[in-house]
Amino acid sequence: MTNKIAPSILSADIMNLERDVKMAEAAGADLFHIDIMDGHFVPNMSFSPSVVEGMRKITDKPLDVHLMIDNPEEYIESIVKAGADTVLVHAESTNHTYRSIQMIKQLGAKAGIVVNPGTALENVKELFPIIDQILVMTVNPGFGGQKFLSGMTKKIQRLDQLRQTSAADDFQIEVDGGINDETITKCADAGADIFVAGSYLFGSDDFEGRINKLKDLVED
Ligand SMILES: O=C(CO)[C@@H](O)[C@H](O)COP(=O)(O)O
Repeated sequence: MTNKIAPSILSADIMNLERDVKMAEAAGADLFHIDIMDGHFVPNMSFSPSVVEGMRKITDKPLDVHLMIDNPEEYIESIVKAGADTVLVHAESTNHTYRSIQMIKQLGAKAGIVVNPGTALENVKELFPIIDQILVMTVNPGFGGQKFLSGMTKKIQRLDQLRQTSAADDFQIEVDGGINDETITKCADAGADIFVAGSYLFGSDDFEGRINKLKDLVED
């Protein structure tokens, strides 16, 4: 399995999104992470399905769409139709996680479940056989630029162990929040495969230097 870096466009210059996406692509971004927030599930608002549609027009890289919204079932279809390759639904946002994952897959996209820092892995274990990805939040969701919660490293480790001990489970582990040149190594050592990074990459004048550094640190 090759480790991947996913720039989070939440930290891009929104007035120059196409420029930033092209720059990230040229610098070696493996995929793009798009945060959709509704101001209810998380105390912030961000992109809508039209941004996914716009992104689909300007890049061929996979689009990893993170739904931080209540009632995600109502938006899954429009997100997949807009061009998402992977749709990630929060375990805390619906009583129908299994149905949501099934919906995403029936629409032809990859499906992932997201767990907040306070959510136990046991709550999502039944989904392991049907998901493609599990996103472990390493900050409280809603904002870029927060500090990595160091306690999450053990959670990633336990998840990797669970994955290894269950033959039916073939999903990738993604981490999101506070990823930089120090925290990425901890997550990679713990077993993560996909690393979302926002402010560390877009907050620098040397995007290329930073993405290369992250790639070097998690080369497998
Ligand atoms: O989902 C989120 C925030 O809730 C993220 O995708 C952020 O965009 C990550 O930003 P950094 O912590 O890397 O600055």
